[in-house]
Amino acid sequence: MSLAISHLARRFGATEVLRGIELEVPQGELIALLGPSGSGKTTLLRIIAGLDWPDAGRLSFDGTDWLAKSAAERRIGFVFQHYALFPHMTMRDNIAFGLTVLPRAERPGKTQIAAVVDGLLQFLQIGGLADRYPAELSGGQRQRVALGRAMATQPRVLLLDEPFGALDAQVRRDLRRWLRGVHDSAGTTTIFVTHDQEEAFELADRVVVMNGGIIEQIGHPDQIYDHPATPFVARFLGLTVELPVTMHTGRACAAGLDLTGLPRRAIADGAATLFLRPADIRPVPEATAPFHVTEIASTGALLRIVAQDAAGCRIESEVPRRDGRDLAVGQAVSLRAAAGQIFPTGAPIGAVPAETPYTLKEARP
Ligand SMILES: Nc1ncnc2c1ncn2[C@@H]1O[C@H](COP(=O)(O)OP(=O)(O)OP(=O)(O)O)[C@@H](O)[C@H]1O
Repeated sequence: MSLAISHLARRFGATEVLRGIELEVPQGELIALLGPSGSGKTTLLRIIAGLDWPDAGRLSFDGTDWLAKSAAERRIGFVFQHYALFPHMTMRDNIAFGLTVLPRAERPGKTQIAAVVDGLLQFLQIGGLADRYPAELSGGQRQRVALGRAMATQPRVLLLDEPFGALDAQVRRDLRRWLRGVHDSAGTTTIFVTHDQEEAFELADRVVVMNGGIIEQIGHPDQIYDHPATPFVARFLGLTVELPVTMHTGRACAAGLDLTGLPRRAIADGAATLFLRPADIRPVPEATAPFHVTEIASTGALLRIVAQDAAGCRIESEVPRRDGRDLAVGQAVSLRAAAGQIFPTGAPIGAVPAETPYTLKEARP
């Protein structure tokens, strides 16, 4: 059973918010939609939920056309950043709510509802909160209950839109691990929207990087982190140092840079751009090197070191404090790259969406 999205497009007025989205999410996967503000993550989630419809494309679940089904028929669980729990209801009643409003034919009896809610309270480790009201809970506790409420109707897909966005860093980290455990035990298919890289990488089986209404890259977190597919993904994932290099037989060369640690790349000879993370650059003292250290600042465990050449090219690196002890301002250094990504110069900033034969989907329930 899987969720399949193809050629999906959505525009608001003249703005194309989704442009040819292709995505398949197999049963039981936890997938994160990661991207900057305005990249179309929420719009995509709302279309999957049945709260909005695309102008073109297809959306199906297990072979069934979901664009011909209402939100209720799709059986989706949704958790928002600010989930409006009913303030006048206890947590137990909030979780039960979705079951109590099911059509009569599908609605379980009172005893059955109570059993489902008890089961969820235990499963989600929030049994102690059952008789409290939303005002008596912390933000993190409320979001646990919100997830319980979304799960009560046994949704086929759980959609979470920045559910931990309003919480502080430590609570977010705790909830992330808790959510991963809940997802694994429940076996639901989960789609999680975030603009927080760390959250996406820690939680997800696969990360979908979005930008300007297209998918730039889909992959396992390690794959995306180590091999960003486009200059946009590289920048977004912290490869913020961009240097012109010359390719020769798959090797990148540039004056003052030691790039022998980088694997060969299948890139044609000629001009290219090397993208590096500051933490993957080591300044190495070398009397004849063209770079000179111009700044050293401590950020605690790390030293932030800026080196510059005669042409004014300024490169920032981050070095563990103990590795930077022998460096001083004014010293000549070469710069050794431990990892990096190379794109031919002039490569598009982001992925170019394939030409898609958009067909306007008429069927709306
Ligand atoms: N109902 C609407 N009418 C007009 N424009 C809209 C509407 N909904 C979304 N947009 C626009 O679509 C674009 C994508 O919005 P969307 O909320 O999907 O992005 P996002 O990646 O989820 O961003 P964020 O992380 O800020 O929530 C934005 O430019 C937004 O202004």
